[in-house]
Amino acid sequence: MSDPVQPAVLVARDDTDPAVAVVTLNRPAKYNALTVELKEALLTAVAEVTGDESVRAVVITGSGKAFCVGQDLGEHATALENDPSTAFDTVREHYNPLILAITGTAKPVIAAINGACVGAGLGLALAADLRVAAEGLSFATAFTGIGLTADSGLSASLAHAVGVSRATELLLLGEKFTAEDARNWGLVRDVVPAEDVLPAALGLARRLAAGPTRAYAEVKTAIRFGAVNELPAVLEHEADAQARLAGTTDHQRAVADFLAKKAPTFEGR
Ligand SMILES: CC(C)(COP(=O)(O)OP(=O)(O)OC[C@H]1O[C@@H](n2cnc3c(N)ncnc32)[C@H](O)[C@@H]1OP(=O)(O)O)[C@@H](O)C(=O)NCCC(=O)NCCSC(=O)/C=C1/CC=CC=CO1
Repeated sequence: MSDPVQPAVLVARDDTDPAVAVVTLNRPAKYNALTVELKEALLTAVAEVTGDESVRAVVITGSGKAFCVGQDLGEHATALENDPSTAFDTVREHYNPLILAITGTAKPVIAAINGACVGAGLGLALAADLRVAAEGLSFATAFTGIGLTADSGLSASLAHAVGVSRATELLLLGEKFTAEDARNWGLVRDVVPAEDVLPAALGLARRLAAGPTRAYAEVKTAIRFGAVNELPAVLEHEADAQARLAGTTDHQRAVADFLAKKAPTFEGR
């Protein structure tokens, strides 16, 4: 159970740049383990900020010492006791929509990984576009440790991030790995002291929020498209995307600014 006076998820705007939204998983005493309440609140929060036109970048983080340690195993044990045949309905009902909402948004999403990042928590982090992690934190897939296979998109996202060989090793053995390992493997962009994780993520988010929002949306779609399609189709997709961006103010003005030897400014349209 969450603390009754504390919402399971907090949604806020950055003080410096209101185009940056911050979504915080808020069950610190349980390392932000995912209950149904938290998963539903997180989906609502993600839908709210990604559906808001004034938001141009999103940061997802955890309160307290952890980012997220995956499924709440107390709640899962109760579900198993009640009916093992429905205990995993939450994968389709909650995890899949959450991962699709985070990966599917046109807005850049940054995971500010402030502490332990395990199981479906790792799936959430990998659903984001960029990751900043705290020095010394532990990552783990953890699924096989409790007799499970991967969910929350990790079968694909981990393999895309670190390659099939390492993803297989991480999923089969379930061993912990460090933030420094994650950076060396290209899984996170920056590793910083814990107190600097949110500021670093906000810095990235502000930079992206001041950028060419429509170009970012095309980049995100193109990366997803490129991961599962043959080169001729990828090239066609890219050509269509560039043609769509031709009509944007951001592109036209940035070209004019370049020729006038001025720094570009973007409005996201
Ligand atoms: C290695 C750990 C992540 C951290 O260890 P440590 O720093 O020693 O901290 P702890 O004392 O263990 O934990 C602090 C408190 O948080 C509670 N907690 C931690 N993880 C969970 C959890 N997953 N569920 C519920 N509660 C959790 C812990 O009990 C402590 O609270 P109390 O002091 O009040 O007891 C370590 O915590 C760890 O290994 N955690 C388990 C990681 C795990 O296996 N996660 C689940 C993976 S499976 C998944 O994510 C997805 C699904 C999908 C759908 C259905 C079913 C299952 O899985």
